[in-house]
Amino acid sequence: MEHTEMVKPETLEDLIKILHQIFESDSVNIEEVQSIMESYESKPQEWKKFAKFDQYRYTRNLVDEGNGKFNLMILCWGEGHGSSIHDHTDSHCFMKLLQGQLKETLFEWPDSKGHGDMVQKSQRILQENQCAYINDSIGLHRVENVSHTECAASLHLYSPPFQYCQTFDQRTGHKNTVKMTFWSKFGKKTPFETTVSQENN
Ligand SMILES: N[C@@H](CS(=O)O)C(=O)O
Ligand SMILES: [Fe+2]
Repeated sequence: MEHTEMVKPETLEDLIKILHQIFESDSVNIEEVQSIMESYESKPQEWKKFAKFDQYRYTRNLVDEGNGKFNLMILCWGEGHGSSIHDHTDSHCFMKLLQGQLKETLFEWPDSKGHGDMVQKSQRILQENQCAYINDSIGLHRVENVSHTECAASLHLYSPPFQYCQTFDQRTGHKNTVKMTFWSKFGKKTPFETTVSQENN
């Protein structure tokens, strides 16, 4: 295994620079990415220009396109906002808490017939600065800000980038393919037309 010196990113900009270096290589070390993302200490003044909230649902805000190798985005979760149960389209998914807490519930893939309640595997509360990892072989998840008083923000890295995912009905296991859109890109709100689509929540 290649051994890279662990560097602590001092700023979000620094973190992005290090991620670009790591993803130049064709083989990605999951633990390395996870620990580098975790070691960045979230400072709201560095990311608040990307963090655009909506009253009704969680938003996806693109921060960096990672030279085509990954998408880095900030997800903004208002009180009580949550995602559907979904997959990650065969990509790596890293998810770091920038602010607040999020509940992550893991599910097994439904059997091919897709009937009956989906099987819940585990549940945990992700704390500020923690970085979680999931991919399709680990399973499916639902992410929720269960707080009624605090919003939450999380930094997600997906590699390779993807635009579609599958969402699942917890009661039946039936799935749908949905297009995922950005609420903003590089700090600028996306025009309304392109945000009209079925969303993952
Ligand atoms: N994977 C979801 C967010 S989450 O619930 O992990 C998304 O990109 O919208
Ligand atoms: Fe997810």
